[in-house]
Amino acid sequence: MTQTDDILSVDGLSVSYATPTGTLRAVRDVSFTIGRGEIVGLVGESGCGKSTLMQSILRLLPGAARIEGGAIRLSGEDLAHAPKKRMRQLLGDRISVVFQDPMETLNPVLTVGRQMIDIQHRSRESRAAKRARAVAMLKRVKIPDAETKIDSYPHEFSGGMRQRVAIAMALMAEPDLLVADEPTTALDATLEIATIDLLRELQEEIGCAILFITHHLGVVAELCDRIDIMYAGALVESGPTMEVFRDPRHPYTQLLFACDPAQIAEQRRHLPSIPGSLPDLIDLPQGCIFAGRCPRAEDRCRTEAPAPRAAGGSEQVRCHFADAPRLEVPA
Ligand SMILES: Nc1ncnc2c1ncn2[C@@H]1O[C@H](COP(=O)(O)OP(=O)(O)OP(=O)(O)O)[C@@H](O)[C@H]1O
Repeated sequence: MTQTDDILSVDGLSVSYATPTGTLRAVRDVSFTIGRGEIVGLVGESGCGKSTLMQSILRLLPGAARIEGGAIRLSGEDLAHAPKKRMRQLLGDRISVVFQDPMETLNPVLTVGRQMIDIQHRSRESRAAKRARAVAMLKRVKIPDAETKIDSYPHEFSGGMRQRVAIAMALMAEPDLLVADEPTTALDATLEIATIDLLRELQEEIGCAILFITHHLGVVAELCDRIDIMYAGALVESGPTMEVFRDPRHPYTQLLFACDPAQIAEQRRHLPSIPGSLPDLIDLPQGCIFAGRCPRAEDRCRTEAPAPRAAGGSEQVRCHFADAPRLEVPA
C-alpha cells in the first residue's frame, strides 16, 4: 500500500459491460485524483459513464460489468481488488454515499432515530449516547426540533428534509470521502441552493473529500474546487473549476459553457444539448470520440485518438487542438 495525500486516486480505469450485441466500453482509461478535503465535480450528459464510474469506486457494479484495467485507490489502498468484507468496512467507515433519491439509503419502515442509532453499531457507547449523537447530527443538518423529529419515519419529512436526513446519516461516520450522486437534482432551485450551502458547511467542519456527480454546471461552479468532464466514457477535460470555466480547452467543454458564466451559475439546471449523438460504445470510432459532433474536427481527429495533455489552466485535455482559439459559439 502506497502512502499518498490523495484520498481517492483513479488511474487508467476501464470498465465494460457484456451485452447481447458485444462488449460495451462504458468507461475508458479514466484517471483523476481527489485530495483530502477537496470537492470534485464530475459532469457529463446521460450515458457518459458517470454511474459506472461511481459504481466501480463503490464496488457496486452489476454482474454484466467488468473492470478491464486500471486502479482505484483510497489513501493508497486498492479498492478494485479489495475483498468484499473489507469493502463493506470501508463503505461504513471511510466512504459514504448520498443518492438523488434519499429513500435509496433510508428504510421506510424504521424511524430515522432507529436507523441513525443502528449505523453506529461498531461503537461501544450506550444507546442514549448514540441517540444524543444522532440528535446532534440532525441539528447539524438543520432539522428543526431534532429531539422530537428523530422519532419520525422518513415519509414524515418533506423531500428537502429527507435529503438532509440522508446527508446526516452519510456523515455520521465522518468519512474521508463522500460520493454524492446528483443529490440535489430532485429538489427545487431554492432547496437545491440550501442543500449545496449545507454540504459546503459540513464539508468544512468534517473535512471530508466529496465526489459530486451532477448535470448542473451551476452547482459545480458554486461548490467544486475541481471539475472533471466526461464524454462517452472518457474524461475529456479536468482541472481547477475556475480555470476550466474561464478558459475551457476542449470543444465539448466550450460548447457546454457556451453561455455567460453568470447565467451558468444561476440558471443552468441541465446540460445544454449539443447537436448529434453519442458514438456507439460497442463499436467505437477510431479517432477522437467527439469528432462526430465537433465543429473543429479535421481528418486527423477521425483517425487518431488524442492523448490527454495539459492545456491552458486545465490539467488534462483530450483534443489535438487544445491550444487553438476558443470556438465561436452563438449564445
Ligand atoms: N447493466 C448494464 N448493461 C449494459 N450496459 C449498461 C449497463 N449499465 C449501463 N450501461 C451502459 O453504459 C453506458 C454508461 O452508462 P452510465 O449509466 O454509467 O452513464 P451515466 O452517465 O451515469 O448516465 P445517467 O446520467 O443517465 O445515469 C451507457 O451506454 C449505458 O447504456
